[in-house]
Amino acid sequence: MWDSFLGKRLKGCGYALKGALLLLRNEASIQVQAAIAVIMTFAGFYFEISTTEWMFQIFAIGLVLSIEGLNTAAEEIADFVHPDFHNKIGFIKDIAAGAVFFAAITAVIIGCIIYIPKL
Ligand SMILES: Nc1ncnc2c1ncn2[C@@H]1O[C@H](COP(=O)(O)OP(=O)(O)OP(=O)(O)O)[C@@H](O)[C@H]1O
Repeated sequence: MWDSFLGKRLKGCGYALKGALLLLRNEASIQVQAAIAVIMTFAGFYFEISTTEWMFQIFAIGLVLSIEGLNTAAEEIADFVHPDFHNKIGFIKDIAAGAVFFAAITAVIIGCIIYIPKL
């Protein structure tokens, strides 16, 4: 029983990893966010930010990448169920993008709080 339970969970992790790689390989918005994450990681080492600052920075990076990934999923579903122009599809895509906006603003504010005093 445990074998099949653990096997299923491991398989699930495999699909999730595959999804993360698909996002990184195919989605321009995720690639841009990932590039910013790499730059911010170098900045973190350069400015020798504290453990707490690292935690907030890593949390902000994870938040933006996660919401951006969900936004991509929402766009894909919208295009799949209704490939033609429709006001409702536009609304769905706009609010999904709005969710990314909230995450991005949060990350920018965290970045400003960490780095502005160090400049
Ligand atoms: N099928 C549609 N019906 C109505 N409005 C749409 C539709 N597709 C896109 N839009 C509008 O255009 C905006 C941008 O859509 P979308 O993100 O799919 O385009 P894109 O610029 O090609 O994005 P990406 O480059 O991330 O694929 C949406 O937020 C929405 O306002």
